[in-house]
Amino acid sequence: MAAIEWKEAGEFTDIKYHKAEGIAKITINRPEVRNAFRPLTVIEMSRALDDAREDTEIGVIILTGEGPDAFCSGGDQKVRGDTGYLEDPENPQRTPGGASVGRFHVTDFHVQMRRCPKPIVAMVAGYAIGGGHVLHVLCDLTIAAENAIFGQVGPRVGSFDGGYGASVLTQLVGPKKAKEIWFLCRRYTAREALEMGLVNAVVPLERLEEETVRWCREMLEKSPFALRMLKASFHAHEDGFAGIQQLAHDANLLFYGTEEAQEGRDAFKEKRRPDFSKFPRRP
Ligand SMILES: CC(C)(COP(=O)(O)OP(=O)(O)OC[C@H]1O[C@@H](n2cnc3c(N)ncnc32)[C@H](O)[C@@H]1OP(=O)(O)O)[C@@H](O)C(=O)NCCC(=O)NCCSC(=O)CCC(=O)c1ccccc1C(=O)O
Repeated sequence: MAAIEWKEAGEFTDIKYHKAEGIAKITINRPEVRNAFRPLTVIEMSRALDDAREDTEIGVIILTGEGPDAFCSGGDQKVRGDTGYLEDPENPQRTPGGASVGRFHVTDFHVQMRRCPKPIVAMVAGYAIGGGHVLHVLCDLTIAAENAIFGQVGPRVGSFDGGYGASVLTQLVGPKKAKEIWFLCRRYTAREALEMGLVNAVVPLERLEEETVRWCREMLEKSPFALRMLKASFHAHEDGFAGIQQLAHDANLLFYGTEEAQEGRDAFKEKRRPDFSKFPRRP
């Protein structure tokens, strides 16, 4: 299989962003802290994901971490304030992108990943721990290297993610296992993760990118709208009104392409009564 030739797709501080062959790759680039995310990291991931969504050449997105040691170790505990992630007025460089009142930047990013109509694939080498584990859980697929280690640590460091971090994990591995993962804060190998349905494939570290790209290329051969509708369908029930809204608006997008919908628009523009009589009242 031909190696992929990534091209840089923007300048960032905490992430790297590349594109090639219809694939966008977002790499958390803080290996010195096992790719922990600070506010700026999340802001930049969000910008890149938005770009990948808007780019009509892009069909699949890879989320990964720099280096072999970690996908992501979660929120940066060294810039965590007492009320969320804050600006440090005495040292603004310490928390670039931090808020002046405490907040969690990752909340909106989780929703953005969930609503992104293109498949997101986690490419995991090393640790996917804490909020880093939640990021891979939120990806649509996960390809893991043999050295990958998975786990939640919230109750050990005074944190918890009762949002998608609990609900989507439960969907993946079942409620008993999800509670075990959160309550005991154990670590799981890539093989154990595969057995519990937490990842899609495990490959040797040196083949991780090749295998991930192979999965992406396979998806790129498929109908983009069908993939979009499937992602929305998988989430419709779990995401409540927001999930139904995504699916319903996508249905409306298709409806706009029909003569029936166009008759309503054209009648308004032509200042006449719409004539829907020729359209079937489907049984
Ligand atoms: C990941 C480890 C298991 C890796 O262990 P090891 O390979 O032995 O490396 P270390 O020597 O421990 O680490 C190297 C270096 O990196 C620093 N580092 C590692 N992780 C972090 C981190 N998360 N934050 C800051 N710094 C980190 C480490 O200190 C070392 O630097 P030195 O200068 O040499 O000291 C291990 O490192 C580990 O266990 N890391 C901590 C994992 C952790 O506690 N993560 C945070 C969990 S809580 C969380 O992620 C919440 C985030 C979130 O999604 C969320 C959800 C809902 C609401 C709010 C939030 C929110 O954002 O807070």
